Amino acid sequence: MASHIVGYPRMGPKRELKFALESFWDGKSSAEDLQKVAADLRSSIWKQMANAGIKYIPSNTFSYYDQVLDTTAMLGAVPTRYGWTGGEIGFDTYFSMARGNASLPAMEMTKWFDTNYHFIVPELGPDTKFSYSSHKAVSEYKEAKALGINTVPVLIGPVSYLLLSKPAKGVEKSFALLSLLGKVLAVYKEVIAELKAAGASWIQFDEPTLVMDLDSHQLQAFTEAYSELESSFSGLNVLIETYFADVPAEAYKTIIALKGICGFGFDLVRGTKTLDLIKSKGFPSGKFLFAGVVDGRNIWANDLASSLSTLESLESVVGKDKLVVSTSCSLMHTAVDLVNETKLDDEIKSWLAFAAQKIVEVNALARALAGHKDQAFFQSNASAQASRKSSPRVTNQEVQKAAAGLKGSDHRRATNVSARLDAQQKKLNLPVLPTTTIGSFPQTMDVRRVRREYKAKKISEEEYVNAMKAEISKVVKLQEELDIDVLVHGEPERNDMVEYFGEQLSGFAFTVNGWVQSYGSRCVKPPIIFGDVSRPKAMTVFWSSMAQSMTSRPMKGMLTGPVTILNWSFVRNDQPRYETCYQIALAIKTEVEDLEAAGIQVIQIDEAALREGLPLHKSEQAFYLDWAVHSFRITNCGVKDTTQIHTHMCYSHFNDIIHSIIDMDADVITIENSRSDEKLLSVFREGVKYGAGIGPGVYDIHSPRIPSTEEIADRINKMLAVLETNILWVNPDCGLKTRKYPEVKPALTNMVSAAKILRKQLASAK
Ligand SMILES: Nc1nc2c(c(=O)[nH]1)N[C@@H](CNc1ccc(C(=O)N[C@@H](CCC(=O)N[C@@H](CCC(=O)N[C@@H](CCC(=O)O)C(=O)O)C(=O)O)C(=O)O)cc1)CN2
Ligand code: MET
Ligand SMILES: [Zn+2]
Repeated sequence: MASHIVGYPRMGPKRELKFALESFWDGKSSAEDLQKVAADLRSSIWKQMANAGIKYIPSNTFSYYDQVLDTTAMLGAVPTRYGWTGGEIGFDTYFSMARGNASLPAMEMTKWFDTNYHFIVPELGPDTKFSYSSHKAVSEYKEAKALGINTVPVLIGPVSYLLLSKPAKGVEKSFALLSLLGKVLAVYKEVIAELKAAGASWIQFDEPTLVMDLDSHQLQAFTEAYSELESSFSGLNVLIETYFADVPAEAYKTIIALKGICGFGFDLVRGTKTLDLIKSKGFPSGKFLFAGVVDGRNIWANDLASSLSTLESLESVVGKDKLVVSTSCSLMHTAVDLVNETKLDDEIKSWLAFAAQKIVEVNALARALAGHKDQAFFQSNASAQASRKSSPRVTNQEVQKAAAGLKGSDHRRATNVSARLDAQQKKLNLPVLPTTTIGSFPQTMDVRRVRREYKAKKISEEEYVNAMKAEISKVVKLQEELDIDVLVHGEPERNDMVEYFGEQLSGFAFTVNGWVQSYGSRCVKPPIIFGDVSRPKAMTVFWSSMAQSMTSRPMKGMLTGPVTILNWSFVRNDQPRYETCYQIALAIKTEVEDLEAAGIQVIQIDEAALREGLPLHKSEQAFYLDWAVHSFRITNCGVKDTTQIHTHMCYSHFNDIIHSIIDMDADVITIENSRSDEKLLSVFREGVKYGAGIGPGVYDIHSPRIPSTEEIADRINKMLAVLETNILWVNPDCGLKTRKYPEVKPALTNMVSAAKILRKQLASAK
C-alpha cells in the first residue's frame, strides 16, 4: 500500500523564501543567495517526505512566485511587452511578469479556485508563440535524484492551463483558448521526453478544472489532449490529479476512459460525491486510485479511523494493490509545521496537523492498510478526536441558543435603502461624488515595529497606545489636508483584517508560524476557529472613537464581516460552515451596536472574501449566497436609519452574483473595479437596477503606479454614464496597506482633484 503527497508548501517553516525573495527584490542579496535558500528548502522537504516513508514524493511544486506562471515560463508564453527574446527564462523576465517593473505593470493576478491563493493569469492569443523555455521541472527532478530521491514531477495539465488563461489585450474576447491546445502539447511532449530521459517513472498532471461545471466541448479537450500525449507516455506512469471539489459524473466518465493514464487522484474531503461515483460507476481495472483523504485545506488532525474505513471500502472497488493514500490537494493551502507552535496549549495542539504532520498521517494510513497499523499512533489519534468532541472549550450553550434562535427570520432593516440614504444625508451632508478610502493606510516599518515590540512585551501598553494614536492622528490630518469627505483611521493596530478580529473573539486560536502563501511573497496567518464564537468585549470602539474625536468629518468604523472572517480562517469541520458564520455574525452585530452607541455614524463591514467562498459547483451556489448574505444582514439589521452601513468587496468577478450583492442591503458598497472596469459596469449597462450608494474603485492599489487626475476623471465619467449621479462614490479599489506614502499621497491628491472637477462639471450642467 503506497502513500502520495499532491504538493507541499514552499515558503518554508519560518517563511524563509519570503524573506529571501524580498531581500533579492530590494537588491540586498544576490540571485545566488536566493537560489541557495530555495534549494535548501526543496531538499529539506524531499528528505522529510522520504524519511516519513512517502512513496510518491512530488517535485516541481516549489515556485519562486506561482506555479501557473512557472507553466507560462515553461511554455515560453511571455507577453511580448516584457521584451523577452528567447532562451531560458531568467529572474528578470519572470519577476517582471509577476510584479511588473519600472516601466511595465504586472500581469493580472486572480484567485486560485476557491482558495486565498492567487495565480498569474496567462495571456494568450492566436499569435502566441510557444517554445520550451524553462527546464525547471527537469532540473528539480534531477536535483532530488542527486539526493537519492526519485520524485514524481508535477506539471499543471495542458487543458487546465488553457482554461485558466485569458485572451490577451487586443484579442477578441471570444477567442477560443482551447484552439491553442496543439501548440501547447508540442511543448509538453518535449518536457515529458526530457523527464523520461532523466529517469522519471511517474509524472503528475494537475487538472483541477475537472471539478468545474465544464461543457462537453471542454471535456472533449481532455480526451484530445491525453490521446495526443499517449505515445509520449510509453514507459511512463501518468497520474491525473484533481482537487477542491466533486468531479462531476460526466468529467469522471471522460477521464477514466482515457488510455495511457495509470492513475487518478481525487479530493475525497471536499468531494464526497466522487466517492459515491467511484463506488457506483466503478473504476477502471488495473489503474491506481490516489485517494485524497487527508485534508490539504485545513489544520485538523485526520480522523484516522474514519479515513481507514473509507479506504477499506475502496479496496474492494479498485483492488488492494492499486489504492494509494494521498492528500486531498496540495498541502500549500495549510500551515507548515506544528512543531514551531510554541504558544498553543497541548490540548488544542493534539487536535491539529499541519503539512509536516499530515505527511505522517498519510503514511500511517498506508501502513495500516498494508497490515502494519501503528496501534499507538491510531490510539492517540482516537483520543484526540474524542477530546475535541467532548471538550467544554468547544461548546458555548448561550451562543448555540442565540444562533439557533436566528432561524426563520431573514433579518432586514425596516426602512428601504433610498429613504435611509435621505435620512443619512441630512446628518452627513456630503457633497455629490463623496470621496473616501477603503480603510488601511500604509503599514510603515515603524508601525510594524511598534506592533511587534508590543506583542513581544518590549514596550508598555501606554507606549503602544501613544504610538498608535500618533499614527492615527497623522492619517486623519493627511485626509483632512487632502479634503477627503469620509475618513478612516488607517488600521495601524491591525496585523491583518481577519487575524486581528480572530485574536479578540472567543472560540479562536492563533498560531505563531501558521503562515499560508496568499500571493508571491505575501502570506496570511489564518486564525483557527475551534469552538463556538463569541465576543467577550468591544474590539474596535476604543480606536474608532479616538479617531472620531480627532476630526469633525465622519469617521468610518471599520469591521471585517462574518463571511470574510469565516472564509479566511481555518474553520471547524464538526459543524456546517453556515452555523459558524451565524455565530460570527452575532459577535460582529454586538460590535456594530457598540460603535453606533459610541456615536460612529458610518460603519464599514468588509466582505472582501464573499465572492471567493462561492462554491465551485453552480448547484451549490444559491444555498451559500443565501446564508452568506443573511449573515451579513444579521450584523447590521438593527441600526438606526441614520447610521450608514458600508461594505467593501475585492475582485470584480461578481456580475453573476449581483442580485445577492443587492440583497445584502448595505447603504454603500465600494468594489474593486479598475483592473476590469468594463466588466463591472456592464452589469448596470444591462439594466440591473441599483439604488444604493456605490463606489467602484477608480484606481488600482496593487501597483505602485500613480494614476493621473485625467485618467481618474475619465473613469468617473464612464461610471456616470451608467450610474445615477447621486449614488456614486469616489474611492480607490482596496485598502492601501501594501503601498508606500510617496505613492499614496499623490494618488489620493489626484483622486480628490478628479472628483472636484466632475462636481464642477455636474453643477454647471444643471
Ligand atoms: N487574510 C487576508 N487575506 C487576503 C487579504 C488580506 O488582507 N488578508 N488581502 C488580499 C490579498 N492578500 C494579501 C495577503 C497578505 C498580505 C500581507 O501584507 N501579508 C503580510 C503579513 C501580514 C501580517 O500579518 N503581518 C504581521 C506580522 C508581520 C511579521 O511577520 N513580522 C515579523 C517581522 C517582519 C516584518 O515586520 O515585516 C515578526 O514579527 O517577526 C504584522 O504586520 O503585524 C506579509 O506577507 O508580509 C497582503 C495581501 C486577499 N486575501
Ligand atoms: N478595510 C480593509 C483594508 O483597507 C479592506 C481590505 S479588503 C482585502 O485594508
Ligand atoms: Zn479589498
